[in-house]
Amino acid sequence: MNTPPIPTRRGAAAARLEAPGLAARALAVKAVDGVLGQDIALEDAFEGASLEPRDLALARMIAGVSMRRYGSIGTILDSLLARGMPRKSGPLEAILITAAAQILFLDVPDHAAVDLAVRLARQDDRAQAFSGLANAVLRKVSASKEERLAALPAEADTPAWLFERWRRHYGEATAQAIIAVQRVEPALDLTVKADAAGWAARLGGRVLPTESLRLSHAGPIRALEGYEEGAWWVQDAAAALPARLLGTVEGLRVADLCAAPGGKTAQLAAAGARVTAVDRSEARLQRLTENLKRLDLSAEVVVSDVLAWKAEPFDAILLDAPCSATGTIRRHPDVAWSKSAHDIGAVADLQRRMLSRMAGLLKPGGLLVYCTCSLEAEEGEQQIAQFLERNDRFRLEPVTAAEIGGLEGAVTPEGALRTLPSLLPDEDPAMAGMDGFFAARLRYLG
Ligand SMILES: C[S@@+](CC[C@H](N)C(=O)[O-])C[C@H]1O[C@@H](n2cnc3c(N)ncnc32)[C@H](O)[C@@H]1O
Repeated sequence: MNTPPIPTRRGAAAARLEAPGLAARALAVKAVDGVLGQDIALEDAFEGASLEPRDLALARMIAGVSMRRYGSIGTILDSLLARGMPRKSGPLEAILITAAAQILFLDVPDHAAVDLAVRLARQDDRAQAFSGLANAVLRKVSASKEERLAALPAEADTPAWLFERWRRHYGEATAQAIIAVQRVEPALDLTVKADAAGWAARLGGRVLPTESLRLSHAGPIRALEGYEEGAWWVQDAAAALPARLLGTVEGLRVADLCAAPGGKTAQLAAAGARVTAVDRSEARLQRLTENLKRLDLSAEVVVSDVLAWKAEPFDAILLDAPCSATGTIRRHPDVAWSKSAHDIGAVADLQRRMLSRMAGLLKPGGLLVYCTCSLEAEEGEQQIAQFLERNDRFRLEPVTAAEIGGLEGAVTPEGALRTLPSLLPDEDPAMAGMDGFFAARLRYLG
């Protein structure tokens, strides 16, 4: 792939001399091109980039909105490219998408977005032949943006196969509410070690009924008060619920399976459990270790495949199984465009195999909390119903709304936890919502 290089500090400085904001656009193009062409998660595309903080923030914002509104942007570009996206044009598609994102959705002068996109096209061997086309198309986007946006349906930013699944499973109104939330950049959620109200006052946030702290317009995380001293960690309000379903864990030996980067390990360790955190990714466990160090918490860290791992039985297990992650689309909009229906079957099979090993790792009478950050029933409700059919030595221990801050809408008739992006509504859309999680609490009868 002949994409613009990730700018280094020197490169960034040189690019700024050339044209202000070019380095940020180049990085946004690289990130979007990585998602679309190389299956690289958007978040990972920013690793190793050393732009000035302002440029980095701008690059993230452009790439983020490009993926959040990818369906709308793609439809508009398609209508203007009479012969479709030119083949063998390198990063042209990502250049057009990121520029159109700025024109349509960001407070950036249109002429700057067009000019910088044309410059980036000219700098690339394969895209340069299409710099004139880029200029013409983006000018048309700018000239007719209001009408073009108004003509798009509400579902434009959700892949049809996913929307159809949610409509079938949750009904039209809930599916529409889910996609409405996903179109808005979410607030930052933190889990605090102690004194949520005090930290809310200091950081200018709000304590949610589920005890997470929510901040709008937070800026760079490392610059926030309390980061260095390890007073809190970033964790979506819904992601903070499954670990709590284990109840009082003080002094218990708890296995956190599929643990990295460690949000739930931190919760369990902070609650006094003796935690063994297992993950097969050494790199992700490195992040877990760094996170725990900052938080002054400890856990035994094991690099292993859960499907092969053996250990003395635990008092309790949290299995945060790998999943399609469709519940996290509001925070990771690229997930919507990098998954297919096939992926759901594949991860559901992996989850089934992981669940089948839990009896060998749990003491009789111990609790297992199984969770996924997916909206798909195959990875949640159906997975557990089928597991209980096959395993009469496990019994569902129903979740109550009182355990999760009174969030009645998040408890299923069977007694599992099911959060949806449309829960926790708020007058301010940027302060609304939570990730889509499923969790079930099971007692092992031995
Ligand atoms: C949803 S993430 C876990 C998030 C984590 N529990 C937290 O709260 O921060 C899923 C994790 O599963 C890990 N994983 C995937 N397949 C695995 C396997 N077979 N054995 C162990 N870990 C696995 C991935 O490396 C990834 O870190």
